[in-house]
Amino acid sequence: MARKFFVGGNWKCNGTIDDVKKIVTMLNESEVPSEDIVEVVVSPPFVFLPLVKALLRSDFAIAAQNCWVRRGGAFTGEISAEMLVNLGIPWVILGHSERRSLLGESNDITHWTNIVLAYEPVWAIGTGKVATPAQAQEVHVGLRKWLSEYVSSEVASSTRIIYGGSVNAANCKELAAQPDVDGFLVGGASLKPEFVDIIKSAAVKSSD
Ligand SMILES: O=C(CO)COP(=O)(O)O
Repeated sequence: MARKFFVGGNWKCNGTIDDVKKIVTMLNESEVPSEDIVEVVVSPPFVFLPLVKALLRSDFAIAAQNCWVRRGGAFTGEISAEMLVNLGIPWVILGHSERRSLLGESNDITHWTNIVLAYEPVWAIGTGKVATPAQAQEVHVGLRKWLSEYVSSEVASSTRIIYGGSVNAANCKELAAQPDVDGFLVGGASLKPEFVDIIKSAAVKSSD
């Protein structure tokens, strides 16, 4: 089965209510390939999730930027996966390198169902230095091989592996054209109108 192109916008710790409204209006008014071609997921900071949920067009989904690994309880400041589901938030970013380096998080994946794997070279995050298409393809192939060896061949062929790190309107098409690049996790550019151009790079796959 073909892997559907996936574009995630990680807003990180940015924005005000006014900024959020502007970004959502820009997204709502954008013309992008249909849901059959590309899955778009934006990830605002926790406090803006209900606002984005109320305003965002229904063909775009929303992700939280983290969640607590256990059920609810006496865990001050944490937000459980159940709470996200209750709010209608179907996705969550887990294990981002910024959380690993700044907050000491580590790998804790127990199953692969519904996982989209993001390769983000730390030297490319927020630096303007993007991996070359060949570099991204090489690492994605390596990750798929790892999945095949350590998980299963089904998981290896069906899991979407997306690239993140200084993706922008100028470099997305060439990256998207790589056979094992199944989409993007976008930081800085997801706060700007060029995010729509990045979503549109999905067309590269459908014209294969
Ligand atoms: O970390 C990233 C997305 O999660 C990438 O950030 P930039 O696109 O700003 O480099």
